[in-house]
Amino acid sequence: MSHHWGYSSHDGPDKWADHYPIANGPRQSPINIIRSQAQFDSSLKPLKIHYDPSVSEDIVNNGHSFQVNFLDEDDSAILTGGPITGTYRLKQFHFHWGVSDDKGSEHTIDGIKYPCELHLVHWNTKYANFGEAVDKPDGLAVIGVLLKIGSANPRLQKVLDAFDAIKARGQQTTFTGFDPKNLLPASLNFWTYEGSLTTPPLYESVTWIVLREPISVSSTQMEKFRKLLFSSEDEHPLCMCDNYRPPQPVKGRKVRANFK
Ligand SMILES: O[B-]1(O)OCc2ccccc21
Ligand SMILES: [Zn+2]
Repeated sequence: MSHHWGYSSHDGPDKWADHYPIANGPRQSPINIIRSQAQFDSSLKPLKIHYDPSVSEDIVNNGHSFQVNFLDEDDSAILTGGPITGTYRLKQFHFHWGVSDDKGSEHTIDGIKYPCELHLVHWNTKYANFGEAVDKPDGLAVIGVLLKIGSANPRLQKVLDAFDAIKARGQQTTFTGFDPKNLLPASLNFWTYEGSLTTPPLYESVTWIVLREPISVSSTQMEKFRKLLFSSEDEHPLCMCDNYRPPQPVKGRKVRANFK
C-alpha cells in the first residue's frame, strides 16, 4: 500500500528512502544544473508543444501540491521533438514552492534556488495510459519552468483565482479552457537529462526538459500559493509550502543543452 509521505522533518525528503529505496537510485531528480558543464548537443531537435485545444478538466489540492488535470483521451495536448522520440501527452501540471522567496524550486541553476517551479507532466503514448507509463524508463517527459520574482504574471491569475476553492487537501473544482502554453516563456531553450519523479514513488521514468528562461511571479502572487494547506478541512491547518525536494546526486549523468 502506498505509504504517507510529506515535506516535514518526520516524513520529508530525508525520510523517503525508508519506504521508497529508489530515493538513493542512480537517476534521481531534481539536480543542480551547472551551466558550464552542460553539453551543447546539435542533434537535439526543437521542442514542439501543441496544446490546442486546451482540454484542461479540473484543479485539485492533492495534499502535496495543487494540480491541473487534462483529458488525455486523444492527442489534443502533446509534446514531441526535443530529446524525446514519439509523442507524449499532457496529463497534468503542478508547482513546487517555498515558504519565502529565497527557495522553492526543485532544480537549481549554478546553485541558485528560485521561489517556485512549474512541472508540465507528459506520458509516452507508446504505453496505454499514464499509469502504465509512469514507471517505465522512457515513460514520462516533464517540462520544468522556473519562476523568478518580478512583476505580477497575469497568466497565473486564473490559477490563483481558483485557490479559494481548493484551499484544503482533497478539494477540487472545475478548471476548463485553460491553455498552459500561456505559462511558457518566450524561449524554448532547454537543458535535458534522465531523471525521476521528485515525489514518491520517485520512479526513474522522467526525461527532464528544464527551460532556461524563467517566467515571472510577484511576491504578492507567491503569498497566495502559501495560503494553500497540506491539511484537510477538518485537520489543524498546515501551510502548503516548502513542497520541494532538494537537488540529488548526479551520479555521472550528462546534462545536454540545445543552445550554446
Ligand atoms: O515528481 B513530480 O512532481 O515531478 C514529476 C512528476 C510526474 C508525475 C507526478 C509528479 C511528479
Ligand atoms: Zn513536480
